[in-house]
Formats: sequence, structure tokens, C-alpha cells
Amino acid sequence: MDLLQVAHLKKYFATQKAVDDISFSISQGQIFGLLGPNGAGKTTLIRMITGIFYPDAGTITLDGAPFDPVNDIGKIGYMPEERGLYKKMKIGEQALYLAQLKGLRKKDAIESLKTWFAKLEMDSWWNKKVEDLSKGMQQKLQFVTTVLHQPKLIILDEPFSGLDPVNSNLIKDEIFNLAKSGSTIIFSTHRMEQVEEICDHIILVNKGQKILDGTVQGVKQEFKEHLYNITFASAPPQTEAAGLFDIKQTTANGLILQKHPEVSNNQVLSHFLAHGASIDSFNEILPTLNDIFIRKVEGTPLARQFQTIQD
Ligand SMILES: Nc1ncnc2c1ncn2[C@@H]1O[C@H](COP(=O)(O)OP(=O)(O)OP(=O)(O)O)[C@@H](O)[C@H]1O
Repeated sequence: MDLLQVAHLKKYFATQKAVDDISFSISQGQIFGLLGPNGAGKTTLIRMITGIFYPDAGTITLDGAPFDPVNDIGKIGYMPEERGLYKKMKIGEQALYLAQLKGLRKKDAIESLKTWFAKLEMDSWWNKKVEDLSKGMQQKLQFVTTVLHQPKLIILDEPFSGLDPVNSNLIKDEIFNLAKSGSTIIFSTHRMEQVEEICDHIILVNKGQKILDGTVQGVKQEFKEHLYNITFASAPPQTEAAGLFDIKQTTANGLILQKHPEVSNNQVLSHFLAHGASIDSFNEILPTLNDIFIRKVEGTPLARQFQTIQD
């Protein structure tokens, strides 16, 4: 079942088509990567999905009904990139206050906070002030206040920025747990290796338009270049490619080759075996999401230029 459907969403500012007819859907329990270069339109899209901006056109369907920015607030947890905590307020009080704003009763909020504080090793923080916390510690607190009310849709903008590897793993595990227990997660970041690790499905947005949509594996398959790494027990055999592949690189104990698309793996392996080679390994080299991102966005100016909008 789709938890969120976005159809033909548009948001135009005076000089910018920030979001220009974007559609996508996200199934319940999915971890969904919203990717794009600076100025692509990601924040504007998120602001419409969270009810901060009204769309100029298009529809948003949340949990099977038209999105209602006022009454659906409890269904969404949003951790924006610019964090918004009150510096002078005590951490426990602040978390409690934010939880109650999202509709939790005080008793339930305290119980849930205690569980989360224990899970993320924050037990001793309750009476400290936000200003006493490091950037990474504030990040953890913000994460807890985002997910505390068990929202159906959790939107995380760069959730790992400022976190050390141990704390990143802690939060990553919790993201997986939340998805496993049925929450749907939108994850926005510029860090492609995290997307490969975490997301099931991605879209890539550029200049307000969606330019890629698919599963991480599907997208990698779509952009594959039929490159393979083959290694041998001894030096690579001196053999011609015989119209089966091109040799792209010779490595210490093998070759990187580009197979002609119609040629099967068996044909390549048989070719080497016929030349007396002893094969150690044969692996396809798929492009990284980083390569794909750069390939799709390359050629567009680094900074989005301002437009004159007629319609
Ligand atoms: N309130 C606004 N008024 C006018 N233009 C805006 C406003 N908000 C965003 N824009 C423009 O809309 C475009 C998309 O901006 P947006 O913040 O959505 O991008 P982004 O993908 O989130 O970028 P980043 O990765 O840098 O955060 C930009 O060209 C920006 O100048």
C-alpha cells in the first residue's frame, strides 16, 4: 500500500520553478531517498509534504486520504536540516513539550522519552540545557523528538551530519527498526554512500523536475556499463578479446573488461578457460549512485540560475 502519493506537484516562486510537476509514490515501510543537487527543489518538495507550503498545483495523498496540513500533523515527523531547538530550555522539558505538541499525552510522552533516551544512551541528559550539548548530541535529541510520537511518515534531512561513526550507526539502526515496524521514511542527503546503504527506492530531482525514479538496484542496473573485474591465480593470460569484450585496464592479477552487451558471462569465462587461465573471481562492476548522480546532473550549471516565470 502507498503511504504517500504526490501527483503533479508544482511550486513556483517569483523567479524560480522550484518544483515543476513532480509525481512519485512511496509504499508503507519503505526507506525512500530524495536526492538532488543544491537548489534542485528538495526542501520545497518536503515543505509541501509537511504542510509548511501550499502547492500551486497538484495533489498529496497521505495514508489513503487527501493530505490535511492541520489535522495530519501527528502523522508526520520532520527533522529539517536547520535544527530548531530552544537553547536555554532543559532537554527533558523540551522533548516533553514537543511530544505534547504532536498530540502525545504527558504520561505516554515521558514513558516513550525514557525508552528512547535509554536506547540512544542519553539518560543523563534530562536536566541539561540544549546549549550544553555538542552539535552531534543536539542531532540525536532532534532525532528523538522527530520520531517520538510514532509518526507514519518520517522525513529526515541530512540526519547524520555532525554525527561520529558510532552515533551514525546507532541512528542508522533505529531508522531500519522504524521502517521494520511500519514507519515510512523519506531520507534527503547529498551523501550517496549512505543512500546505497539505507534506501530501498530513490528519486533524483534536478531543476525542479524528477529525472530518475527506481529502486537502488534497478537504477544501478539501468546505468550499468557491462564492466567486469576478472582475476586469475597467475598472471592474466595474453589473449585477444575475440570480439567478446574490450580490455579497459590490466590490474596486478587480472583485467577490467567491458563485455559486449549481447555476449554471455559463460562465453567470456569459456574464452579464458580455453586459453588455459585459472580464474579466481569474476564480478560485475556496477556504477555507484555517486557516479550516476554526477552523470545525470553533469552539464547543468553548478548553481541554479534565476528565471523569469510567465505561467
Ligand atoms: N522562499 C523562496 N523564495 C524564492 N525562491 C525560493 C524560495 N525557496 C526556494 N527557492 C528557490 O527554489 C529553488 C529550490 O530550492 P530548494 O531549497 O527547494 O532546493 P534544495 O534542493 O533543497 O537545495 P539544497 O540541497 O541546497 O538544500 C532554488 O532555486 C531556490 O532559489
